[in-house]
Amino acid sequence: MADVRMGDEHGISVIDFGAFLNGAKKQEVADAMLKSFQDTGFVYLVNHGISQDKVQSMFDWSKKFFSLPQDIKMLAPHPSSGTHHRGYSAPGAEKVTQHVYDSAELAKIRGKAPDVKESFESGREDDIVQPNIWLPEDALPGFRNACLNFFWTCREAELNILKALALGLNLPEGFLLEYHSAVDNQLRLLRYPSVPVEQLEREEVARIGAHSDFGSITLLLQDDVGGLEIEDPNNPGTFLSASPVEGALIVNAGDTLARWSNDTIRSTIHRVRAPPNSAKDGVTPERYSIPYFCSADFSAMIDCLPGTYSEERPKKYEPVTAGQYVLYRLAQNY
Ligand SMILES: O=C(O)CCC(=O)C(=O)O
Ligand SMILES: [Fe+2]
Repeated sequence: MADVRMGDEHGISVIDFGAFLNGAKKQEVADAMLKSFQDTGFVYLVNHGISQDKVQSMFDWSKKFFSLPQDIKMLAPHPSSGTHHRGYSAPGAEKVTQHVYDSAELAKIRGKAPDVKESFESGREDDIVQPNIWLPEDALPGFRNACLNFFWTCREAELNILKALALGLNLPEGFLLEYHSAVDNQLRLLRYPSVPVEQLEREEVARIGAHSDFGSITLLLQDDVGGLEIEDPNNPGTFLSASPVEGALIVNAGDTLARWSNDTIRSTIHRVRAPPNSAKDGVTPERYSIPYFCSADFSAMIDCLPGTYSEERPKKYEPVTAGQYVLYRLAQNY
């Protein structure tokens, strides 16, 4: 395992995924990746197959989009409904919460520390359940195509990662692909404006509050600013920084996968704060990130995966469809 694992960032393994893609060390990569998911719920993959040019180009489009005047961005408004996740959300529109379902409690949390981020979400173009919401083409020519192309680029990476994950779980390589055939995925462009560090630390504002993701896996690209933190698995309540690693894709497991794996894989709580070493009296730099949320097919029945339960470790969860589960969790965020 030594040479596919290139090191770690605060305990999160950095893995050379190229050795899976070229077939040289498939099982070693799969094992190392699974171990990192079990230990921390996160992994860094380098040589992940998405070219740096494509990544850079998507960040450039994201900057162009968010630089548009507010009234133009509002031509593609994210619906207020909690079940249609497409289009533009202005700063403060979304407040991520963790397992809070009481509406009075939710209102209190939202009022307290709004998430000062803005986002644009898109999916596959033929999704009739959550149709895309685009700007008029002439507002930012080429943007729509860029999002759609990048969506499918990430889809390819997802398939490879799911193959490795299945191998790590000692399942046939294609096992998880069958549950991810509908491509109910979501590409999200995120911009975190600069905010005073002190306000972040006093929790008067949040960038993205502590939460876990809902789906099976999330592919996350971040710029070089930093600020992403994950809860320390060995020390709940404290956070470790998941610093940017050049050229790496972060992959984290979501709640669906944790449940599916009978909690052998962690869905780790994470948040975005000030990057380490920001001056106390200063403001954070703005930050861009691009998560790609992968969901199991909404119709897929999520029952504990073979090998994750036994007589000593019985199934902890009832079977549920991925759709029921994800939509239930998503609806809490708006
Ligand atoms: O911006 C980031 O690095 C994290 C974003 C995130 O956790 C999310 O959108 O669920
Ligand atoms: Fe997240």
